[in-house]
Amino acid sequence: MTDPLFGSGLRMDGQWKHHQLAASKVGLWEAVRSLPPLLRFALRLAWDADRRSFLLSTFAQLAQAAGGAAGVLAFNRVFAALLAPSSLEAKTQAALPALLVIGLVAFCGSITRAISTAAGSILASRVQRLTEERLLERVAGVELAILEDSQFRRSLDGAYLGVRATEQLVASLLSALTATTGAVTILGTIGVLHPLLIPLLMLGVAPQSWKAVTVARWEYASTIRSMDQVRQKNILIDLLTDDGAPAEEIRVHGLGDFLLQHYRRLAGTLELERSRLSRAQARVGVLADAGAGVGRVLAFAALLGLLLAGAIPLPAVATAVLAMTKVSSQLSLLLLQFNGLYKHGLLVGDYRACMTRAEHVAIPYGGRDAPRRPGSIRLSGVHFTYPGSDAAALEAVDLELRRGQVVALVGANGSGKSTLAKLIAGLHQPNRGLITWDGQAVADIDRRSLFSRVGWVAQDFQRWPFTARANTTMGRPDAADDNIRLEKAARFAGATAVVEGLPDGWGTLLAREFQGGTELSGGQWQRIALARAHFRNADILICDEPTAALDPITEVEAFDRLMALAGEGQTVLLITHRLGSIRHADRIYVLDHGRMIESGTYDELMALGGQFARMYLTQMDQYQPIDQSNLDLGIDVAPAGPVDRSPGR
Ligand SMILES: Nc1ncnc2c1ncn2[C@@H]1O[C@H](COP(=O)(O)OP(=O)(O)OP(=O)(O)O)[C@@H](O)[C@H]1O
Repeated sequence: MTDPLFGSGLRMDGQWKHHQLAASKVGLWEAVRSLPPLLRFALRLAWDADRRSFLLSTFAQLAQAAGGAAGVLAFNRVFAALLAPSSLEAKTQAALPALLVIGLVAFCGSITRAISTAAGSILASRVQRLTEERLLERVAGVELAILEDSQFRRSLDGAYLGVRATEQLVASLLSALTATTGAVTILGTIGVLHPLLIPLLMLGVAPQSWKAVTVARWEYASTIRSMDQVRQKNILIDLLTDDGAPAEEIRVHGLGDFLLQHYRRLAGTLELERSRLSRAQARVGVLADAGAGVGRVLAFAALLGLLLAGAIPLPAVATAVLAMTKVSSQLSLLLLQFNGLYKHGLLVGDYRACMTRAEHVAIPYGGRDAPRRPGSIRLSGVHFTYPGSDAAALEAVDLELRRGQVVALVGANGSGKSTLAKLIAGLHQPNRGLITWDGQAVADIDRRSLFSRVGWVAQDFQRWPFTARANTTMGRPDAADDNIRLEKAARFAGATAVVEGLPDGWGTLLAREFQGGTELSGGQWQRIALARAHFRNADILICDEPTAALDPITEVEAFDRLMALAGEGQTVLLITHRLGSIRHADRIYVLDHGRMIESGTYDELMALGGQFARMYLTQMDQYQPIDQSNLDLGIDVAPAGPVDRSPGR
């Protein structure tokens, strides 16, 4: 069934379905078998995150377990003393040392509990930080095409849930350790009283194990099932609370009620899912508790039988009853933690799968250094198809960028201009064909070195929620204190007046959502982005629609400045729909449906009377009436003539 608002766009893909299926099929044995690798992972993680807290917490838990066993033995002494055929005074005297031991154990127990709680909570937060940091590191190093792939993005959603689950996984591991050592030491103590007591005790545990696995499995399947609706609901929440374009349209078009109605629908579906799960859990809980109750009754009956048969003395029976209560509470805790380990382990599994995938699709570093100020960047027969897409975005593309040239890339929407720019910047790798820098194949060049040669002004230029200074110097953080370079970049981009108008100058925070923050207009942001590109001072500057938000006068100035950069020895690749602004470009390439259909200077392309001439004349037509016969002749337009590229122009 498709969603009335989202269609099938946000629905789960095969991977989630696979997880759901896997989770719903797993039984107790599979769950137990999945634990050792999970425990190894959790132990390793805890060790890497904070070994001191881990050791402290483990030691405190072992001490608690030892204290528990000592307590049971001490109680046995007390019972033996109290039930002995002697005077009250003698009984009290005999029981006193054991009572002191019980008091000491209780005191030490509270101290070790405090230590393990404090160390455990420090450890849990460090574990989460470490997993989050590792995920961010991996994701930041992934090839752009993979990051844009919807399947990878969905696996990232699962990985973020996994990051949160790691903290709980380690907490469950520590508690499971306490419960296990506690249960084992007390079981050992009971075993000393009579070995048969151990299997009798275990009778009550089996139904609880079944409950733990079943509940964990259902919770996981429910999380996966609801993930789609949770994402959809979050999108609606963002839209309803956004202060940008949606807020304007929501108010003017009265869309608030419409979106709220869908929010309520999704929230209702999620509530239904939650209550369905709670009811199912309650049913399993009742059945398991009944089974455990029967097991306990059988154990008590057997204990009575052993007493009547004279197999164990009365004090041992009293101690066994006490130990059984203690051990069953430890086993319940253990099962609860087993449930936690298994449940969080499933989500942590998604985190680990995403980490492995990210490792396989990481940008490979290593290789030669990219040439400085390359004389020629050449693309030959380049093909590129986005992962998961059937249609090629680029086919058999040839292009050359020469040092100090301004090269313009034009074409209809979706013709492949931005994709081509990303290939030149090294963000994507061609599926076929060759890209070379001064004859060196890009595949042999270290990608970090390649990136360091490129400046990038994207179509939807980045608005960093940082200060004006940070926004401008981000391209070369190591030179952030170079004020001369900063002012020069601002002058180049026409951003000086913008910064002077800010309440705190370069120190002004450009993010209205924070107190003291300021918002810039689209055009002002674009000038900051241009200043950033200039500050970076890269060999090749790639500008994708760099002036789309600028007013006409600033736009002409910005193009002049970009042209002047080429005069300074930089190579400029310019993507634009403003064809009038690129008349002076050294070379213009025209893309159509991913193919390079024309290239040449402005004069050559106008003389050709092809796609470029048609687009140019159509755009010109908006400003002045022209003789339509130009379209056919394609030559009755003034030639571009020489251009002055002196930097100060
Ligand atoms: N991340 C992506 N995943 C899949 N397909 C994509 C992706 N980005 C772009 N495409 C597709 O590749 C083709 C070329 O897109 P591209 O953005 O390069 O065109 P463009 O010429 O820059 O368009 P515009 O002028 O509108 O900016 C289009 O068909 C587009 O749908």
